[in-house]
Amino acid sequence: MAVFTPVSLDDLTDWLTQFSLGKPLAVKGISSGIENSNFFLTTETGEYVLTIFEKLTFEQLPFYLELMRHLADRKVLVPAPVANKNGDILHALHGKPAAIVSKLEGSSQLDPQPVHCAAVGAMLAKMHLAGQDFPIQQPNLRGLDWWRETTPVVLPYIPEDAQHLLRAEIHTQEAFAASAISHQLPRGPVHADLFRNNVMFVGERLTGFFDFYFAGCDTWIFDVAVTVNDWCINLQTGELDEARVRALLDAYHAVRHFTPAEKAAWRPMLQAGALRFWLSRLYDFYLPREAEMLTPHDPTHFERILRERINKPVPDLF
Ligand SMILES: Nc1ncnc2c1ncn2[C@@H]1O[C@H](COP(=O)(O)OP(=O)(O)O)[C@@H](O)[C@H]1O
Ligand SMILES: N[C@@H](CCOP(=O)(O)O)C(=O)O
Repeated sequence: MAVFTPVSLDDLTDWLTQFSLGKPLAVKGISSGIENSNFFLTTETGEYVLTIFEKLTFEQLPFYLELMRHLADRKVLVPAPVANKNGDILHALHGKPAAIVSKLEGSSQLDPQPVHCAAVGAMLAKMHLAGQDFPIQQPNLRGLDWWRETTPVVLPYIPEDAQHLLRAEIHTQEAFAASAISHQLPRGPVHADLFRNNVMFVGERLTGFFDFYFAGCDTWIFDVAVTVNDWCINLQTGELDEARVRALLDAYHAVRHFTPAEKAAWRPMLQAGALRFWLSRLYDFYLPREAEMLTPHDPTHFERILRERINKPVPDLF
């Protein structure tokens, strides 16, 4: 169960008059979210997704919603926020921040083939380019500073060999962040959580990226690494699947050429992508939020991926 704030048709009758969406016809809670309360909303004008934000604040949300609007305006396939009659895209419902966005067609492709990975790579490159002139700055809130803060919190809970790995990787990432290569990496708004469950497909046709609520400004290559670490692996072992990696990277490169600095950064970024999700999963596993209702994701999955990226060859970026 993951509707934390219930919403009924009655609640929406007055509230929806601020939009030009007609009358509400149906509202149905979506059970699969873990961060927010999400609803499929049908009105006289079509189908939408209504989100009530449970943790993000009115101050934090403009970055995410304006980014989606910016990308949608530039034909990147993402949910478009729906503005009310005053042009506002951030609203309040039951005292919490809320937004309505367009509903993407299709469903997640949880067993991706090279053709799906290619579609994701091409759209990701298009998204990075389209975000270049986005005017709002917000750092990736799950970046190096957060890794540094979180490491000492989770260290006491994990076995000694994992402690060694975690300390060594933080050291590697700090050294990399201080390097000349790191400063040459192209950056801008990134999705930062582009897993299979955050992309919709109808068959082989990609219909959109969603769940932008971990987005922030970071290096584009970090975003590519996070994506490859989920889309292009053997889920049991964490090993990279060469055919899917090639399909995703080549399709990305065809839209935006990777740079020599990105090529040099590729392995450390794959490690960084694994570290980021190992840490968040460790945190959620050992320090679950009060009244947490969901089974936390398995942290050892990303520990395995991190060891793989450190110890095994990785395919060249281009
Ligand atoms: N714009 C959208 N179009 C279609 N379905 C969506 C959209 N946004 C969310 N969903 C559906 O809602 C589910 C939960 O959304 P998600 O953003 O992942 O929630 P959370 O951030 O709470 O984890 C998704 O798995 C998807 O099925
Ligand atoms: N992708 C992350 C968890 C973030 O959850 P999401 O449902 O909001 O994408 C992970 O797998 O650890």
